[in-house]
Amino acid sequence: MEKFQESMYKLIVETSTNLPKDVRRAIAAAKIRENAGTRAAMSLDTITKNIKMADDNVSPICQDTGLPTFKIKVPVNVNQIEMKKAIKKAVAEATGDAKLRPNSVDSITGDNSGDNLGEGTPVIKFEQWEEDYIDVRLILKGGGCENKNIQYSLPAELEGLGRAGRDLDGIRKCIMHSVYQAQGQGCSAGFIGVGIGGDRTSGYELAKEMLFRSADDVNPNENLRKLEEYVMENANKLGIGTMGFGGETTLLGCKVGVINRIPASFFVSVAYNCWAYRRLGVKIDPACGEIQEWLYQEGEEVDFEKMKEEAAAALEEKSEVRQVTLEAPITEEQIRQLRVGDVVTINGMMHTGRDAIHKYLTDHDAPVDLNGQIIYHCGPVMAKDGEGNWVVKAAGPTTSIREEPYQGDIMKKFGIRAVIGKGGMGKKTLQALGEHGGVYLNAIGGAAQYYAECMQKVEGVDLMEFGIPEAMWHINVKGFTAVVTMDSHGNSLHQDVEASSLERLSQFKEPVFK
Ligand SMILES: O=C(O)C[C@H](O)C(=O)O
Ligand code: SF4
Repeated sequence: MEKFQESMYKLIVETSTNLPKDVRRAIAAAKIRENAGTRAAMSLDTITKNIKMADDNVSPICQDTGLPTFKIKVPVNVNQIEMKKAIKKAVAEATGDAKLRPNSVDSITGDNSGDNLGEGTPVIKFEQWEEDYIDVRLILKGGGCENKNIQYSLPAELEGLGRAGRDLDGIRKCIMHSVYQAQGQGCSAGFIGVGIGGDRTSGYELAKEMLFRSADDVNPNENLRKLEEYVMENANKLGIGTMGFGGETTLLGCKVGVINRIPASFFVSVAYNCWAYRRLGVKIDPACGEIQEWLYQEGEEVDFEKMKEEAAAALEEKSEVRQVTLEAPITEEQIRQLRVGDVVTINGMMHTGRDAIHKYLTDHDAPVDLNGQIIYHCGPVMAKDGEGNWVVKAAGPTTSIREEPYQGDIMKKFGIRAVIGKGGMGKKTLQALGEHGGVYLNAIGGAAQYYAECMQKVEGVDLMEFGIPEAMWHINVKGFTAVVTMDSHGNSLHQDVEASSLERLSQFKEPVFK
């Protein structure tokens, strides 16, 4: 087993940087469905460009490593203790090489361990089997989509759908609702794994297990196959679309599994995974620990490049989008001219700030003057170059709604004019944008390579005690593009899409599976 650690390192790097072929096929199919020139098509274009860049740079597709989760099947007599040690070393090494973001945080103190090791991280689960090889699967499921997992206890009353009973039709309603409630916040278009039955723990376990199925397999259980097909067809009628911008594709895959329950409980558990569906697997030779075969990689290469050229040509013909360039410091007058739908290109300075920074800024001064400045909700992957300077390795947006309690007040307190993130924000922020003269820009979630390339120079960093993802990075950017989805005139694309998708959800109220 001397090669096992090296094999695990390869598996981690591939999973983080190279999206599997079954996922690529699903994204390519979505691209074909979207009309050229729409926001959904443009977003998918950025997504596919990002996938290609991650391949070329061997860098993380998305900056969020998630909670690395290994599922391993071993023949009898394989030493699991040694394997666990080797996996942990490989995780720490991949983190040191900026292939993973340091993501393991002490839940009480907030201290980041720096190497992705800590209590409960990574997750490593073993099972014995009678085959003669080791099967290792890894999933890197980010926090934004993890936060959109949902568990239903039947019977339940669901918005838009009414009563969901303890039967197949009730399950159908839960699944449709799970897609609706995620909106764009889990970086749609997403994949869902559904677990029917079990208890609260085993139900979620099963839901996550479903994410290890191949995106294009067919469920051998007839009832579940019908359910999966129904959900795929109808969830895509909700109009939530890529990043919640509206559009034809909301869901890229739905896999449902079932286990027994106990009489009193009836859970339907849904694990939501973003488009950056990073999960791979390998077969390992138990004698030497070498990789024998890669999983999920059957089939032809998907040529996103060619599709991109076609989309770009169509866009040039149709584009009616207003393009605006901004450079901080930004004035209130400039902000008031912006409207939902405008595409903004940013040059110059921006400052990252996410959960820890927002909490900190409520009762402290800012480490730099933020008047007229831009805050980017982002926790990047950073590395030092040969001269000891920080370079950005991956830097897509994080889910903004977590900053809802703070955002409006902080914008007013420091004079911040623009906030960039993803998934949109709520009523409190929308009101503050109107009162103060501010704008919310939605960047494409998961497009971590695409945005890292815009980041020309790291000018400095403050509050490093919060750890790399949570520190305040001061970054000079060029050509950073995002869409206005909330403006200073009370308009919010997120509010609109939520309302229209709720209306569409209610079309699915009537029983289907009797
Ligand atoms: O933690 C992050 O960088 C992003 C997170 O996965 C999110 O989707 O909000
Ligand atoms: S930022 Fe989006 S793509 Fe990245 S892990 Fe979070 S939900 Fe997934």
